[in-house]
Formats: sequence, C-alpha cells, structure tokens
Amino acid sequence: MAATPNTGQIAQPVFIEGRRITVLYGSETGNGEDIAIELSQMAERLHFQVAVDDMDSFKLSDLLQSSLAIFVTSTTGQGDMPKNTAKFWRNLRREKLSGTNCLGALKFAIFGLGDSSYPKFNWAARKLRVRLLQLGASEFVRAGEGDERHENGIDSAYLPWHQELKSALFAGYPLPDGVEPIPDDAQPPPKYTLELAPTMADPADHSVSVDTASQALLTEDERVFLASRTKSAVLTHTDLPRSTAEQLAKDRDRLLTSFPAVIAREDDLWEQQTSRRADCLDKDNIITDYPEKYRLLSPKPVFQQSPYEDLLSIPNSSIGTLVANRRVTPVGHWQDVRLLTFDVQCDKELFAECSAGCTLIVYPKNFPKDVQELITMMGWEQVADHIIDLNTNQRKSSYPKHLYFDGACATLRKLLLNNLDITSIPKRAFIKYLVHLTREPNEIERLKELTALGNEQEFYDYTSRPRRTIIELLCDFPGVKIPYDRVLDLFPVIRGREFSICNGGKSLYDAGDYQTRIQLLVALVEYKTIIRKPRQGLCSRYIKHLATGSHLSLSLKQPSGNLLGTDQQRCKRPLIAIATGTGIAPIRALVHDRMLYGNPGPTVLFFGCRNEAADYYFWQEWKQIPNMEVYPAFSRDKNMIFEKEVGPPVWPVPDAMDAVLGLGPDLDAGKNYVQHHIRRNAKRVGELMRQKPIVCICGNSGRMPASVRKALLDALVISGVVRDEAEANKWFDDRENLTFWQETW
Ligand SMILES: Cc1cc2nc3c(=O)[nH]c(=O)nc-3n(C[C@H](O)[C@H](O)[C@H](O)COP(=O)(O)O)c2cc1C
Repeated sequence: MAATPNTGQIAQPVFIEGRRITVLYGSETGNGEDIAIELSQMAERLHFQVAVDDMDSFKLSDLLQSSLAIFVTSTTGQGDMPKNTAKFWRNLRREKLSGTNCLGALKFAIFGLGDSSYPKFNWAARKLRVRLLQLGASEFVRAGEGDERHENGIDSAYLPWHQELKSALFAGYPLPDGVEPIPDDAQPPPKYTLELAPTMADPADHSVSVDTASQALLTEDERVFLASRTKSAVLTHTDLPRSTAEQLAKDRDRLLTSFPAVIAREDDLWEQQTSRRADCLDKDNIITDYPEKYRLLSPKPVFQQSPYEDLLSIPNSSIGTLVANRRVTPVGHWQDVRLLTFDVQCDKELFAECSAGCTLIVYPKNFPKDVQELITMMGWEQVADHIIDLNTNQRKSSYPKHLYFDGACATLRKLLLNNLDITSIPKRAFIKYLVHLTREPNEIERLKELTALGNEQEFYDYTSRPRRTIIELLCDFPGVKIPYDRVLDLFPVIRGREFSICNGGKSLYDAGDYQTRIQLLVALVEYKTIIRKPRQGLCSRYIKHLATGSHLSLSLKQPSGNLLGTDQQRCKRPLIAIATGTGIAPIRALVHDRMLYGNPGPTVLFFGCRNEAADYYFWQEWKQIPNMEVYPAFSRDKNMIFEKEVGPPVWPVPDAMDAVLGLGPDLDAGKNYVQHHIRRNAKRVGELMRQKPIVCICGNSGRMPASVRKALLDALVISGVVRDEAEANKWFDDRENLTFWQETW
C-alpha cells in the first residue's frame, strides 16, 4: 500500500562540494536536541550537507577536521554539562590539547539553553564556548542564551538568534550563482520514512492480513500475536536469520502465556483439527489459508482502558513487576503522590549496585483510546496494523535516537502506543510541517500565523499555556492528514522518565534472591489549565493507571558523582540533609544505606512540606532511625508559623545574586520554610559542620537551593565557625570541609 500522497512539493537541497556543517548538541530532556534539529534543517535549506548528532556520538578527531560547526547545549544539575556530552567534554578538556590551537580551522556558533532561576545560568554553554575559543576556534556569530524563565520561554532568545545565524551563514558562505536557498514554506525532505514490510506492502500479493474490521476490535496482545505469526509465515519464504526466528518463537510463547483465553483456545482448536504442523509452513498455500486460522471467535468491542503491558525493547533494561502503587497523600489533598514498589529482576549487574543517588527510568506509554483516535483522524486504519520494516540493523541506525522498538513485529499502532509522544505539547517545527499537510486555506493561514516571527506570544498562548496536546491540535485542524510514513519525522519520541530511588540498604533485598526491591516516591503531575481541561503528564497518567502485578521495562542509572553512603567511614560522618516534598526520596535512600553498618553518624533532616497531616512523608520511619533529628517545616499549617523569625547575624544589602533571584530579607518573612529552621538551629548545624559532614539539598529547583545555601552560610556565621558571609562562602565551597550533594529538579 502506498503512503498517503503529500500535498506540497518536497524541496531537495543541491549537493555542493565541500559545503558541510556539523551540528552537535547536548540535551537531557530533548529541548536542545529539538533546537539542533531545527537548526540543521535551516542549514539544509541553505544547501549545506549537515551532520547532526549528540556530542558523545561524535568523534573529537572529526571535529578537528571540521571547518564549520553549531553547538547547542542545555545546562543540567548545578551548572553541569548534559550526560550525552560527558565523553566529548572530557576529551575536549584534555590537558594535552591546551595551547595546541588544534581547533584553529573551526568556525562555530553556540546556543545555550538554561533557566535563570539556577545560580549557574547557562554554564554548560559558557564553559564549552570558552574551551572552544581556548583551542583556537573562532565564533562567527554571537553566542545565544535561552532562558526558560522568560515569559515566552527559550524562544524569546532562540528565534532572533536563529535569524542571526541564518543571515551569518548566508552572508559568510554564499551560494553559487543560480542556486537559491530553499524557501521556508517549501516542504523539507523526509529524514525518516516508514516502509511496510515488503511482503505486506501490496494487498494483492496475498490475503495475509486479517480484515481491518476485525483488526480494529482486537486487543493489542491479540494484534501483536497475529503480527508475529503473520511475519513468521511471510518470512518462511525468505531466509529468516536464525536469531530472528528464535525471537519470534520466544515472543509467541510469551504472548500465549499472557494471552486472552479466547485466542489460546482458537489456536489449540486449530492445532487439533489439522494435521499440519509448523513444518508445513513452507507449503505454497500457507499464506492464502492463513487468516482462517486466526480469525477470532469473539472479538472485544472496546479498547482497553490503560496502556498495554508488552515489554519494550530497551537496551540494558530489566523486567520489573509493580508490587504496590499506594497513594500516600490523603484523597482530599491537592496532590496525588504515589509510593511505587517494584521487584526488579537483578540479573543485570547494575541492579546489584543500586545505592543512594541512583535513579530508575520508567518508560511511559500512550493509551489505546488516544492512539485509535489519532489513527481514525488521520485515516491510517488500513495500515495501522501491518508489519513495518524496522528490522535490519542498517535501517535501525537511521531511526531517531531513543526509539526503542521490537523490530520483529513493529506496526504503526505499536509505535504510536509505545514510542511516539502524541500527547505532548506541539513544538513550533511540528506546526510548521503541518502547513504542507492540509489543503484548507484557512488552516494554512492559521498554522502560518501561529509560527510567524513576532507571534511568539500567540504561539505560547495556543500551545504551552493551555498545555494543548498534539492530538487536540490535530482536532482543531481537521484538514491536516499526516502521511503514515512521516510519523517519525513529526512526532517526538517518548523518553523514559527518571525518578530518584527512595529506598536503600537492606530494604533493596526484601524481595529475596535475584530481585531488587525498588521504591519511588512520585508526585503525579495533574492540573487544570486556562482551557479548564484537567491535564496529566504522560508519565503521571501512565503511573496512575498501572495496576499491581504489571510488568514493565525499567532501567537503572547510576549517579554521576560519588556514591555517598556506601562505606563504613562515610556512614559514620554526620549528615545534614535538607529536602522539600518528594525531594525526600534520595535522602531516604541514603539514610537506609547508612544503616548498613549499624549505628550511623548523626543525621539532621530539615524537611519542608505543606501540611503535617498531608505530605510529611515517612515521619513514622524517622523515629526508628538511631541518631536522627528531624526539623519539619510545614508551610501551610498556620499555627506552626513562628511569631518572630531568627534572622541572620547581619543582613547586608542583598548581594548581586539575591538581587537577580529576587531574594532578600523580606521574601521569606512570616513563612515557615526549611531555611528558617536551619537558622533557628544554627548552633547544631555549626557543630556538625565542624565534623566534615555530608550536606545534601534535594527537592524543587527554583529559589529553594539558593535560599537554603544562604541559610547554611548564615548558620556558619551564627555558630562561630566563620566570621562573616564572605568567609562562609569560601568555607562552604572547600570540599575539605564537607561533601556536598544536590539533587534538584
Ligand atoms: C535538574 C535540572 C537542572 C538544571 N540545572 C540548570 C543550571 O544549573 N543552569 C541553568 O541555566 N539551567 C538549568 N536547568 C534548566 C535546563 O537547562 C532547561 O530546562 C533546558 O531547557 C533543558 O534542555 P534539555 O531538554 O535539552 O536538557 C536545569 C534543569 C533541570 C531539570
């Protein structure tokens, strides 16, 4: 079956010898990656041959050969480089490169993504820029810095910078006579395409597919089963590699065990009634008689309410079983916070090394109902359940990063269920692309208007502010028909979400041998927006509907810094922990780890939450921990607000950083936050500070980390460890005095 025809002309760049540009990005959650891809498309319109990749997938030696590059990086942690730049950044900083002018031939442009509520605003891009300059590279356009705090977000700085870069490329690298840039409104060539598996592509070939009316009524497991069986039958006529054949057999067995009884019964029946066995699959007529065998007796008319349970093919993941999904906040409380418990098969070494600071990655999925809505809207019914060809290694490498799929039985529906983020907020590039996919003049005009330069506020008001989803946008533009083979170009790939593990020590082994019992404390993202529709984050919705007993693919991620509590010496050191809300998760893991060696050193916890009755997590547990003091700050329990705040020793005029952050002596007045309790207990804090403690700050980013740091500095002065704020700053940053760990998000 042919792909839906495109409505517009596809503009192909002209090949011009030597006209190359490299676009490298560092990105944690995909914002930087999106910008890098948009910039690479802009360069393609100027007929550059573009290589775009994350920094770690790019060899430094290749950069040494490059003459033109664009860098895009976000900042993560506290002024840190994103993880997918770690190797590249390490290599770039190698001492032996210093003074070599090794990047003397490179011209570059750099754009950083950051958030000005962090003290180290855009530090990753700044550090990278300085190093590139040190190594001799020269900048051909001023550096750009996007700020998520700006009312129009990153776009406010990015859009003008994009234009500047485009003009600089156009002026600095003129096109040969007769070659014009590809206009912005011409449809870009596809980066990725989907193909139906060859034997399935032409329905006249053979009648292998189950008729679509019954397909629409199948459950996903049923469909997957049929798909894998269909594929087996098809592939018996080709040289099926052994490993794939084995995989198919394994999949089949797995599916049969968790399969709706009706299918299993049908299958058994067929096996009994026919003398034919698997060894007759090579007979010529196998394809024509195939559908009869698998026609369902009683198809289910409704779609399953929650996402399907099929395991995802995530590299280095393990299978987890959800043992408990318990709401820990009272039902009337504004926030639904879940304590999730998973038993994870720890056949992978990684899981045996789980400790405080590790995170667990959960891969959310879409709901079948939403996927069906999209399929119907786009008219993909005829192709949604055909096997698509994603199977060869060569092909795989040309699919988007983070796209994990089971190549043996991938279908468009499966990609939509498991891989493509169809409920995310549409990005500008998505909307721009849609202009080419509708013939309705009104829609074209409106889509163009939304993405026009100068209309950032309107774009924001239509997309981010109401948190409109891609599906909702498509409902607003019924004339848009996306060709099924363009889905990988258009829809973002669903990424796993990282959560701090909230248990440690012995509790990790509660599930017995070969299993690691892992707990997460997850605040579900649910809110009403200005369009008054309740909204849920993709992962929150997924988690909320996860039933106990569900199996899912999970990965473990080690912390980038030192492990904090895993040896006896460190467990005996004092711990000063400051946490707000679900930020208590990694602290609890550390407290558990420290118990491994009997009596740990003194632990002082300053914990901030709203109400004692609603979100004072794990309070009963703290009573059992030897040598632990807890100072809770309940910000909304009125009677808990103290009459008179203990201020710092001297309140000088707010320093530069405070002014930037809007902090000052008055801002927290009359409130009951962790920083107040730190000052109130300054003597105790100072006493522990003198004993080389571990200091942890975990919880919301924004103002909290800076306010807490300030309070800790004040405590150093009040308790006499140092004389003034300047000394306190120095003392605090000297790693001889304390180990510092911050986990904020
Ligand atoms: C955990 C976390 C830490 C961050 N740390 C910083 C920081 O230190 N400085 C900064 O300017 N922005 C910081 N940011 C903001 C990100 O750089 C910003 O959200 C950016 O859009 C993320 O882009 P990405 O999806 O490409 O990673 C942080 C964001 C998160 C979630």
